[in-house]
Amino acid sequence: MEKVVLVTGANSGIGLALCERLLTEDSQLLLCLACRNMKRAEDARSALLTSHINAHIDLLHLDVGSVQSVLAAAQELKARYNRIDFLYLNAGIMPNPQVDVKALFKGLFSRNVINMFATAEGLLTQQDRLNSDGLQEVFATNLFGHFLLIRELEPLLCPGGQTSRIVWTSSSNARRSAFSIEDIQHRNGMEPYSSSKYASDMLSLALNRHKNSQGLFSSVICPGLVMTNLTYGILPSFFWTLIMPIMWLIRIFTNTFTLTPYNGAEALHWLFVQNSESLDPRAKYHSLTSGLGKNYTQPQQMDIDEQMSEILYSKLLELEKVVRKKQSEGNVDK
Ligand SMILES: NC(=O)C1=CN([C@@H]2O[C@H](COP(=O)(O)OP(=O)(O)OC[C@H]3O[C@@H](n4cnc5c(N)ncnc54)[C@H](OP(=O)(O)O)[C@@H]3O)[C@@H](O)[C@H]2O)C=CC1
Ligand SMILES: CC(C)CCC[C@@H](C)[C@H]1CC[C@H]2C3=C(CC[C@]12C)[C@@]1(C)CCC(=O)C[C@@H]1CC3
Repeated sequence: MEKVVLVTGANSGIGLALCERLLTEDSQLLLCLACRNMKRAEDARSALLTSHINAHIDLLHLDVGSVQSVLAAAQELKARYNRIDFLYLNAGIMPNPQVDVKALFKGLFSRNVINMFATAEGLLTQQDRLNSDGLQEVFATNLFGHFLLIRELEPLLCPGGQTSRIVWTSSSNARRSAFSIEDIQHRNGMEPYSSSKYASDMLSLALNRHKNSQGLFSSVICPGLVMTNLTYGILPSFFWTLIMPIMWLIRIFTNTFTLTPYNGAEALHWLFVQNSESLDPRAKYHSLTSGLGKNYTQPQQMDIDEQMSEILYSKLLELEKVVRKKQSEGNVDK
């Protein structure tokens, strides 16, 4: 039986590279590209079909940052498929990023330099805003939209005793200190990206606790530092061109500079070929590239408080009720 795989944010960067790698791994795959921009989705589909002529590739309109779009996309998926084997939750944003140049130069001459390059700790802030659902945009896109999608797709995930898998594209930038359980949307702070990624790590753990017995398994990965639209948005393009040789040089000394989307998708691909029984719910699976360019995946234990992950899960369920109520009231008003 062919596997049904859905990838969010599949039209560029790591998501697109993952699709390419999955089709190379399994040509029988039924791959669904879930994207917010259908023109870009079409282009991605055409690009994939040039190297995989007979591939079965579906498109789905999905804006994970919009409650209404997530609900409509889930309805469409339930009409199209009777199960989903792999749900790759990869779409993500980092709006209005700011690099603290002073901290960068200070870090360059400190003993923390390797960690700084691997995690961007203390270097990056973002400016977030409210979306049309009244939610913080980064939280809504990187976490809550995906949570709602999982909730909606429960009937397609592990039906009839089969197992299904969820894989989150998290980040080394996920940091406990950026997250507050009192402010899960990160309304008051300058690190919404870091907060949303830490929340996805916690949610994955909570999902495993609640859903493993039903055959649903969740994992998180970190792709390393990859040159994509997201990273190109952090610094002006001339700066990237200028420092690119330095980036390739740094790569010799740190295995976290995976740099290409193909390399960054290593852990996502690796998880596709693993058995669910071998997975560690507390591990984050890192895509790494050696100085000689060899790709490999390494699990690292996450710094997560079980109790806090449980509270986050309850808060997300509460918020789900609120947005569903708002949505149904909105539909009645129309
Ligand atoms: N690049 C890196 O170094 C790292 C990236 N990551 C994570 O990897 C993931 C992929 O990012 P990356 O490939 O780097 O960057 P890209 O910007 O290339 O890819 C992001 C993808 O997400 C899609 N997307 C964004 N917002 C939405 C939305 N509201 N609804 C649906 N799709 C959306 C984008 O679509 P569109 O083209 O329409 O914008 C795009 O396809 C993200 O979750 C990111 O946080 C994690 C660690 C490091
Ligand atoms: C060569 C240097 C003089 C300049 C590069 C410094 C920074 C721009 C980068 C150092 C660590 C990077 C990093 C990310 C973005 C670019 C850096 C801050 C990410 C935050 C990108 C998105 C992620 O999810 C994690 C990355 C961690 C490392």
